[in-house]
Amino acid sequence: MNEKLDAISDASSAASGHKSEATKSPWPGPKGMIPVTSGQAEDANVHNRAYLDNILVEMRVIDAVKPDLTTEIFGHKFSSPLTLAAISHLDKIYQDSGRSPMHEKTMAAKRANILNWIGMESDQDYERITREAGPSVRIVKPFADHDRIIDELQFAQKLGAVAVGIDIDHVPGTDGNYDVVDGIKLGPITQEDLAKYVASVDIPFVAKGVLSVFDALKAKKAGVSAIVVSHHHGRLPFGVPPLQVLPEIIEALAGSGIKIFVDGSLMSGYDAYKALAMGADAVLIGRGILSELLDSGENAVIEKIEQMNQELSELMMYTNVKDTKSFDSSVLHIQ
Ligand SMILES: Cc1cc2nc3c(=O)[nH]c(=O)nc-3n(C[C@H](O)[C@H](O)[C@H](O)COP(=O)(O)O)c2cc1C
Repeated sequence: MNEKLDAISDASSAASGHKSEATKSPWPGPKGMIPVTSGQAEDANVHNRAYLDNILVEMRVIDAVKPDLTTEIFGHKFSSPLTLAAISHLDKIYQDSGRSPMHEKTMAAKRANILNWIGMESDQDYERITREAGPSVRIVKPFADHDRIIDELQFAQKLGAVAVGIDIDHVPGTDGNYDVVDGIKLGPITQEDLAKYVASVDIPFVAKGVLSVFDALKAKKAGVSAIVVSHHHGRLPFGVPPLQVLPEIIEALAGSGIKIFVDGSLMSGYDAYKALAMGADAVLIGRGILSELLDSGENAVIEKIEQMNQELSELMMYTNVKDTKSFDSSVLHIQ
């Protein structure tokens, strides 16, 4: 089992890419599973957790009622603002057992009626996922081969993707060069490139991996419909917690109509609440469902999402938030 988990670790080039041994892991799941935090100061996941835990919530319970979690994203109605993050390489883990965690994740999202994000998969696999569960968001890697990017974006559009995008935060590797994933070279993305990709499709385009006002404004100029504020589970050494830069990015994009999603160590509905209260339109959950997915599969993911929805609902009720359009950041106290 551990050997298999190491395979995923290598394949995702991996995790934060940091090679230090996992010494202390706040993440559940089997030891050796990536991307656990190294616990070292340069590991951005450590700072995510610390930042999240220092956001406290005041109570506004008079007149509060049980909230409605229904959320509209890109014109589609979902049961919750929780979405399942892109997690590639999943099937490498159980390739000999007949299990397909990618299929299980896909079916869990469908049954829970939450948005599913799909990352680095072949077009054939993406087609199969779409056939099984309907539309999702397709995130294409920043390949050095720009024609390949456009081909994958347009193929996803043809299959009816909810939106497409690029994880722009996956350009650098850990050797100070452009990253290489599964033997495929990645490369730089200029603002001009981004504008070209946006123009190559007629559906919403997402820049995934924005962690500054600087990039948010460039993405806006390129014409994106949405961004994900993220550092891709700590790819960036000493990365600032996405929630710490979220408010200034929201302010910089105010009035643009650009949807703002966020991820990064959101392990509970309470964590998700804090991101939503800050003003995110929806949140991506990656490692928060990973051990449930790998250990037990589809039903366990649905149960974890239900638990997170309950926690979200609990904090919404305590703070008088009646639906997902009514969050108010003034309930938050950052220590
Ligand atoms: C094993 C693994 C594979 C991932 N693959 C992709 C990918 O192909 N494309 C992508 O945009 N993000 C990918 N991600 C990043 C997640 O979508 C997400 O941004 C990140 O894990 C942060 O969320 P979390 O802290 O909830 O895990 C991957 C994450 C993991 C753990």
